[in-house]
Amino acid sequence: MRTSIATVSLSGSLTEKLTAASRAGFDGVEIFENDLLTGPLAPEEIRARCADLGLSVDLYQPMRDIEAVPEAEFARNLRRARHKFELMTRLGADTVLVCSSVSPLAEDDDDLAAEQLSRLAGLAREFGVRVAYEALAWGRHVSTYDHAWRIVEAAGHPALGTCLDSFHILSRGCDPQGIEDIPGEKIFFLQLADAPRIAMDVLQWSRHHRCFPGQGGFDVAGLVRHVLRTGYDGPLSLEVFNDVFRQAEAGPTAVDAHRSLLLLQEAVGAVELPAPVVPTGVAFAELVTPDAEPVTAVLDALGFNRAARHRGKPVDLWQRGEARILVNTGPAARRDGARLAAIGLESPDPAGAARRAEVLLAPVLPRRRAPEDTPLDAVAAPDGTELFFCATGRPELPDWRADFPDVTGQEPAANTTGKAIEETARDATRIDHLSLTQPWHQFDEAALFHRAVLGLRPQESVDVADPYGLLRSRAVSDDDGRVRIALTVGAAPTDDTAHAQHIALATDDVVTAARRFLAAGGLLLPVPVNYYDDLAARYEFAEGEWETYRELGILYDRDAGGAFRHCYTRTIGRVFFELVQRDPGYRGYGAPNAPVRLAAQHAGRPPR
Ligand SMILES: O=C(O)c1ccc(O)c(O)c1
Ligand SMILES: [Mg+2]
Repeated sequence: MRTSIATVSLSGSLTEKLTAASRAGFDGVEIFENDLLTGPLAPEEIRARCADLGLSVDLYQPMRDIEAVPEAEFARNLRRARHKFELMTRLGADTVLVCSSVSPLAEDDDDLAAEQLSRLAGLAREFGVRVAYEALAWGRHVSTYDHAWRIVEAAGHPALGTCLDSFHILSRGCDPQGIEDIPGEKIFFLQLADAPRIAMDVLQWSRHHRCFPGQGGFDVAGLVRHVLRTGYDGPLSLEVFNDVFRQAEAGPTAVDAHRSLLLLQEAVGAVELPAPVVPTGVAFAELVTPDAEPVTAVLDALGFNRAARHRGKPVDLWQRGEARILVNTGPAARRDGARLAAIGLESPDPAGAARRAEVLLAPVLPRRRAPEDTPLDAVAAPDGTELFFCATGRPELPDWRADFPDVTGQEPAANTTGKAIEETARDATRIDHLSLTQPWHQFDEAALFHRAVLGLRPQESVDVADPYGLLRSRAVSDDDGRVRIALTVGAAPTDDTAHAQHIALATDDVVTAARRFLAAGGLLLPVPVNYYDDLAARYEFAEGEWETYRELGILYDRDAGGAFRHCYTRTIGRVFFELVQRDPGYRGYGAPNAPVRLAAQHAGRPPR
């Protein structure tokens, strides 16, 4: 299907918006009047620009407060309309959106509304323009799509149809089933937006919190299925008023937007994409650091061994049990310290996973960085994290381990790699989860990306109090908990405590692991005694258990499925490690303890 986006959904000048829409793969745009009025380009120039960019001008909008008004007022409205229709001819736009009136002059009179809209459509037709009448959820007398359609039907004018907008329909809880009663050729336009389910005034909700389909709580795909059953064959057009997108760079927003429409089309069966390939484990996490020592000192104290070194690059493989961490001191290292730059995901079908990611607009990374490298499928996530699709120890496929001869000098032949990993697997350590901080404007995109591209399931988003702001966190995971990624975003873009990433290592016995780490010279994040006093009031512990947690700085949480015990190392650059002991049924990530952890991290930060 054709895809379109309203210019109001993107930031910047009209030229920037059009360029971003075209680059992201949209076929057309809705031009918002404001974007035309405030810019230097004449309508003919905008038309030419769109044509050059391969964009059609699918809609011009909005016209407001037109219908069901006293005759003298309506005469003025027609004068205004004539001017707009002339402008639309110059712009090359053949459909105008008229939203239901919010004017105090409007009367609650459907016959009058129909009669005046019919006259408006008559004038529009002289200019080759069609009028699409949309019910605003807060319209004065017309606020539902079925009411708008009754008026359009009564008017019976060929140049008058309706515009459906998923936000106005779903925000009011209207049943979209009734859409199927509208003939497809009378649906002149379809606008799509999702929104988080928040209780607030519908106008404010619409103007500030719309998001792209799949990023909120509405069943937008369900609505589109009803629309397609009518035979509607116009574009799927995104109209998203959103405070974040108004500020964020237009290019990435447009990509996020187009990805959401691809997924929507997949969901309704309008397009077939390569099937999702859900990862089955974490092969490795890669830290890039200007200075290996502080990282390797912590890994060493955590019981990791330097197992292998990359043949051609300054990258070491550190391993403990099934947890594998690459420490890269190569040219990608930045002065601001260690960061989590890449994740290896075990994939049942690495090439298939990369194909889906590419179709869903993820940048594909070179399969080889150097001629002698093993070719690996990899893409970049929206935050820049490189995702490698791995087939560790599967002789029929390229194996990332092949580039890492053991430190003993022995080349791991593809078919012995599996065995090497099996031997160390007796030690129960593995990566429980990875926490990735997202750019402030890409949080919703990140959740949709990980769901759509990797087939991971997002959990509810949680808000966490940080002493200097509010942090949002949303985990995505596979159904078996073999791959868990916590996506977080801090309020203050400059605050590096809230922006540190971490690697959580699963252990069967966090007390022993913490003691070993301390004995090996490691430092754990100190936790205030107040926390433990409160913990003792909240839960009952076995004899001595609580005292041990307090002594070591171990945090504790519990849900219906079991307990979670965890502690943290000090932060190195932009990363830290967490040791976690997770009961099999526990689903969370210790979120109730996150404010304690953040406060301690702030307190322990070296003064600037
Ligand atoms: O918020 C508004 O006024 C507005 C304008 C035009 C639309 O298509 C819409 O859905 C909302
Ligand atoms: Mg709309």
